[in-house]
Amino acid sequence: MSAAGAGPESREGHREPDRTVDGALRTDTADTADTADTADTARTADTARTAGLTARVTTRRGGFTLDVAVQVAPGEVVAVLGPNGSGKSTLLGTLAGLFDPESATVTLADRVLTDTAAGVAVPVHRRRVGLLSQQALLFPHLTARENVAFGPRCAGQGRRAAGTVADRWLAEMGVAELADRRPSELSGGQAQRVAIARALAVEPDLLLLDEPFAALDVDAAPAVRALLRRVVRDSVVGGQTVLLVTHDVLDAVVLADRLVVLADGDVVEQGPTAEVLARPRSGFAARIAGLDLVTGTAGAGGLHASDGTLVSGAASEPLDHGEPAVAVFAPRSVAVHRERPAGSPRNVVPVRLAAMEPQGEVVRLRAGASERGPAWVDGLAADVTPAAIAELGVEPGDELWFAVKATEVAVHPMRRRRR
Ligand SMILES: Nc1ncnc2c1ncn2[C@@H]1O[C@H](COP(=O)(O)OP(=O)(O)OP(=O)(O)O)[C@@H](O)[C@H]1O
Repeated sequence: MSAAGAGPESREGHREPDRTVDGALRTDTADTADTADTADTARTADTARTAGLTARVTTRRGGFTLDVAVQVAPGEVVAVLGPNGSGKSTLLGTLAGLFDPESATVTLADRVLTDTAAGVAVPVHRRRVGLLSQQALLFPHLTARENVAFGPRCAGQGRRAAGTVADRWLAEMGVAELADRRPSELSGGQAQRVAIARALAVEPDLLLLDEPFAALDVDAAPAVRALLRRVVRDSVVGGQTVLLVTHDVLDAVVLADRLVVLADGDVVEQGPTAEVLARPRSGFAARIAGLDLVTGTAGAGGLHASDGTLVSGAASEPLDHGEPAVAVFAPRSVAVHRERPAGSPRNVVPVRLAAMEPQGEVVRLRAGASERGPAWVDGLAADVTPAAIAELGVEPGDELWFAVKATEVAVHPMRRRRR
């Protein structure tokens, strides 16, 4: 990923990056907070989040042009996916105010942040946009508490009040005991928790997450991931509007209401997460959607699909019965039969073969709904060898059975929509 999170280096089109540490803050003193900041701060969170984000952005970086329109409803989480160099970080950086767009209108809640035609460009620290990047990018000379208190100080809060806010967010992120340490005394995972606390302490109307787990090692990533899931999904900050750049389809499934897929600076696909992954139209979405997904609600023994069918599987984390969830399994773990298989505990559903797609050394059999079974099988994939295809003698339109062992199915919580 690129360094839209405001690295120290000067980059083309960058808006004075040496004065910013993330999308919400800048390194000069809290005295710079002006009356507009104070007025912003005085608004209630409810008022601030009523209208979500509407952005129409054209940004050039070298020979590259990002040209996209994005709308995010209040409280909605949208995952931005796309190949390397497709413009994901450029989009987030433009929304954060780090890059000067060629032409753009960006409206957040009830405020116009950017309107190039009208000459409006609200500065980074006044946008109420939090940007969390791969690297924590904490101020090295400040303690964890001072790092987190910096945003509230910039917004006009006194030292003591800002310190109280910082302590609350550090505790929320499980790092209260590290408040007096400097970044050099923190592990990568600890620093990223402090960075999350710092991004949230300014109570941003929009939270931009640019692959926040990518730089963490395998030991630290799961805990930070779980923490951010809690932040994004379970209303830790309440009704947070989020744009999340990720390469991990499970993050998108678990955290996002909708996906936006970029390629070469354009939006090539967007829609509800489960829909895009079930019926990917872009090559990239098809590749990341290399998993079978069934949406429903968590229940004893697995997932209850929309028609009540139990998809047996194991929960990836504790789930409440009835909470929105998704059952995930790999197409290669799906066995295909002409007759209904008997025996061992497994999930067996009738399908009508919709398509056969060569996928390297296997053939992907794409299911359509059969009159004999549930509609949710539409789009499920089974990867089988050409030899097995020859043995089964299948062709599109055939009535078949897909079977997958319960041990191959993981049930994950699905992003919960707030009302
Ligand atoms: N400072 C810069 N100057 C000129 N071109 C740049 C600069 N930074 C990025 N670009 C170009 O802009 C395009 C989009 O980059 P961007 O970082 O937004 O992509 P991305 O989708 O975030 O990629 P990744 O997944 O690798 O992080 C790329 O073609 C890149 O080469």
